[in-house]
Amino acid sequence: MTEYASDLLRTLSDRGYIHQVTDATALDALAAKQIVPGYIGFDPTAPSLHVGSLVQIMLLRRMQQTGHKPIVLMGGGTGKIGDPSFKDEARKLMTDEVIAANVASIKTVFEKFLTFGDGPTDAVMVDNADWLDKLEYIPFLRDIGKHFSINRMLSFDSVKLRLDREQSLSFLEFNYMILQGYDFLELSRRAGCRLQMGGSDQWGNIVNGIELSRRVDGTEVYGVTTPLITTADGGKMGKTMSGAVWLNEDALPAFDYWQFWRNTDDRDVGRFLRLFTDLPLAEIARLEALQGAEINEAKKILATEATAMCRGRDAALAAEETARKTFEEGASGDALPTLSVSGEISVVDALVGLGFAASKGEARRLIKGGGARIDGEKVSDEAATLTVRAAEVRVSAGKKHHGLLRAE
Ligand SMILES: Nc1ncnc2c1ncn2[C@@H]1O[C@H](COP(=O)(O)OP(=O)(O)OP(=O)(O)O)[C@@H](O)[C@H]1O
Ligand SMILES: N[C@@H](Cc1ccc(O)cc1)C(=O)O
Repeated sequence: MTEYASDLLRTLSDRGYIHQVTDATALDALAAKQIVPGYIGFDPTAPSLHVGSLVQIMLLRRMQQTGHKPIVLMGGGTGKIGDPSFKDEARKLMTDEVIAANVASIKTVFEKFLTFGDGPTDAVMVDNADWLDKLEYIPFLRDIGKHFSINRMLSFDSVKLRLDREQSLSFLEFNYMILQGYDFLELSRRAGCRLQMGGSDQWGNIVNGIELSRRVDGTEVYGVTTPLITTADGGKMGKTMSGAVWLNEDALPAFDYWQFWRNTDDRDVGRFLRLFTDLPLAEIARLEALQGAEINEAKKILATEATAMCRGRDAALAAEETARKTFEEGASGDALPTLSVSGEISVVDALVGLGFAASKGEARRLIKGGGARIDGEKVSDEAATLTVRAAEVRVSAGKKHHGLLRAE
């Protein structure tokens, strides 16, 4: 597909991870020649990362698979500021205790995707609180701050939009870019780090680190960003009507995680198989070409492979079996109640229409009590609506009652 010389860039490009690269030719030559230590930072904004960050975690995995060294950076320091990139308003400040608890909880997921250790391509984990917490204001401004031009900082899209809309951007948040830039410099010094990766929203922060490393140390470092993954219906991946799809087991049961992948839109199956599973590209091309009802087989493979990676194969197979029992054994004999819907319907109306609630009030109570699920995901908003398109939508009331919504 591409003419990259390094396994790293070839793999990233062929599997759909690349949005922008700062100097693809130089990075490709470097990766073809030596082990490249590369990092991605994760701010501890919640006790678990969600599926949106999975693209980034998989990037680190691809680095390791192609013979390079992944560095996972926990944003114990930057989490105290909050990244303003493309955010409409400042994040709520977290206490040190909450940040520490979130870091401890987020950390656990990386062991599922990466091999940690002391070897040359083993993954390592660092926390930027280790150096950011110790910075002294005046020396930092003199040594690092002098290299940043405010004019240039204001030109990055990540903050420009907020300024254009005349929404407030605090001085605290404005410093975020400098601190993330400093992280890259620090990691290039401590760990020989040459590459920073992240979602496309991280471009400004990454470029600042590259320019800083060049100015202060004369080191050439590189950046790669991934596209922001959206689902075929335009939504940002990772968020559903009932909230985020969490990676940690205690935040989302394996069955619901499996079900999230099983509900992938037909148009996303190939792309998601390339990004989120280790299946070979030829096998993915075959699965992607499946049509009609057969595409459901590809979705099950996607669900089981993605779940096996994050939750273990036993949990993935158990989820697959539960889904089969719940939906297929009943559904194939048309034993499940079915409702034909044209376009949008409220969850309340769906529950009543399927006979799971005698009245709208009862349906609302069911939702309030946490008993209503759409495609395996708990609905917490009593006013939630859903759109029924090509794929069937599964509605559940409690553990035992399941029904289907079909497009008219
Ligand atoms: N759909 C996605 N595709 C690719 N990368 C993503 C996606 N969602 C999030 N990310 C990456 O993960 C990082 C954390 O994302 P983000 O800050 O949006 O998550 P969040 O803290 O849950 O915030 P929000 O609730 O506003 O989405 C981002 O820097 C981004 O690069
Ligand atoms: N700013 C990144 C997290 C991050 C933090 C520190 C870094 O050095 C790098 C990245 C985010 O919001 O996702």
